[in-house]
Amino acid sequence: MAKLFRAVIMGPPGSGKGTISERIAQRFGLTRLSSGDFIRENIAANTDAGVLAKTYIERGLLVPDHVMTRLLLPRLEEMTRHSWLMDGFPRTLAQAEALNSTCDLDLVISLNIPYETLKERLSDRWIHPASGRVYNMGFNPPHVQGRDDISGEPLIQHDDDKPEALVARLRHYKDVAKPIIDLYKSKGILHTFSGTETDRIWPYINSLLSTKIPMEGTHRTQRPCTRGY
Ligand SMILES: Nc1nc2c(ncn2[C@@H]2O[C@H](COP(=O)(O)OP(=O)(O)OP(=O)(O)O)[C@@H](O)[C@H]2O)c(=O)[nH]1
Ligand SMILES: Nc1ncnc2c1ncn2[C@H]1C[C@H](O)[C@@H](COP(=O)(O)OP(=O)(O)O)O1
Repeated sequence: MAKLFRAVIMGPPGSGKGTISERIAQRFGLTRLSSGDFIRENIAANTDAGVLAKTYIERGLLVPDHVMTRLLLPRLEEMTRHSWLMDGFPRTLAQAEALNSTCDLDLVISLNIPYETLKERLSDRWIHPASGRVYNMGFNPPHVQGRDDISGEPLIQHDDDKPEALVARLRHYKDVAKPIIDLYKSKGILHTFSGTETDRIWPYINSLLSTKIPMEGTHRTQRPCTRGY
């Protein structure tokens, strides 16, 4: 009896997590969960957690672990009957341990992309703030320059996508990601992909997931995401 499939995708800013998550969700029918999108939804809904999270994001900071965990883990409990891929969580060891006590992951994808490539990509990245949809002038440009394909609303660039901000973000990512990567390596579920182009990495991710994800239509067992935190 095929079981549900739960995975996380990790990588430095600009490594292609959002781009590849979208492809995985479409190709394998997984529910794509994005911590950033979830925070934006809470901010837009003016929830207590959203209001609190906003005070950190406005300063370019990560949302504190206890806020993030309280935001996300109840959401995962609603997903007991679904296979999912999470982008953007966990970002710290505390978050990874909270997730670990709540759900057992089947697989973690870690993207290892060179600094120069990240810098180039982020300098060309444009975002539709309300939806989080992502464009790149060189890789996937909008139909109309500066406009979101769906809403037609203006696209923006994040200040922290600028090269001078990237160095600090990258150093911070490496510091916080290392213990998480070591944890998942020790659990034997980490798969690292290196390269400079998503289109060249994608076939390897696609073939790995094709061997790991239960076939469509096979019966899926319910797996708890109990409130372990
Ligand atoms: N030139 C180029 N751009 C790419 C490639 N893959 C993704 N991009 C673009 O690079 C930028 C970063 O990709 P994202 O998917 O947003 O990366 P991310 O890891 O989600 O980034 P963060 O949200 O900052 O953590 C976006 O503008 C993408 O459209 C690629 O192979 N080549
Ligand atoms: N797991 C997490 N822990 C703490 N803060 C998080 C988080 N996931 C997202 N955030 C906060 C900090 C991010 O800058 C912001 C937006 O997240 P995002 O959409 O993934 O964009 P980015 O990571 O490129 O900034 O939300």
